[in-house]
Amino acid sequence: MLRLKEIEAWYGDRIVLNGVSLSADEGELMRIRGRSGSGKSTLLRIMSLLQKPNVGEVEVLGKSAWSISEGEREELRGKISYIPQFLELIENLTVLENVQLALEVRGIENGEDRAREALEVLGIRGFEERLPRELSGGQRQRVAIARALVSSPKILIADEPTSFLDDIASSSFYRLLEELSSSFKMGIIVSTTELNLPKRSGWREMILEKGSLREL
Ligand SMILES: Nc1ncnc2c1ncn2[C@@H]1O[C@H](COP(=O)(O)OP(=O)(O)OP(=O)(O)O)[C@@H](O)[C@H]1O
Repeated sequence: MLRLKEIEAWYGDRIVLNGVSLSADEGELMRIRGRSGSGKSTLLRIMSLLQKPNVGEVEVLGKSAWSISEGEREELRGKISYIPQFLELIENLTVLENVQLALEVRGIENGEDRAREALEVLGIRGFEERLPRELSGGQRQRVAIARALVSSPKILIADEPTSFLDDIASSSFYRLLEELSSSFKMGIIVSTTELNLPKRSGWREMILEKGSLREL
């Protein structure tokens, strides 16, 4: 589903990723731990094809993503949903409109039914007409996931999705991801700064340290 080969990334003279290789299978659940500033967001943006690595190869669904045309790359990007660390809901659109927009930008018209269904899957029925500021942090998170899911991606990548959640909410959030992954055969990759979390069954646990990624 996703392969990284000897990825290097740097900003100016600061090397952030230094030879990261990884192979994630279809439908795999993966959690990447790393301290703040270790390069998790850089790695996740590279996986989502939002950032080109300085060195190395990114292969998504069998295609080498930076050796193909921009049009083909755009098509690949359409199969990956990325949820950034700071949720970017559009504040003057309703919850429903926020989710529908994800379909519209992909050229899918009249996506209201699909958007409502995605909100229902995420357990936020009844909030469709609210504005994002009228939601709790956890509810905003769910809207962001609904928006990421509505386009039926093969891969969902979420940057520190549990950073605003308490332990109970965080654990039900992981259960939700597990259900979504098995219902939709979707690979999921999340990052966290919590280095000492207990391992979670069904998840491949990795740690990003000093520019290298290794299995825990
Ligand atoms: N656009 C940029 N220009 C310059 N330096 C950057 C840029 N983006 C990230 N960095 C630097 O690269 C390093 C890794 O940043 P990154 O955001 O990938 O880490 P992170 O592990 O996601 O951190 P956090 O958990 O705090 O979000 C940091 O030292 C950061 O300051």
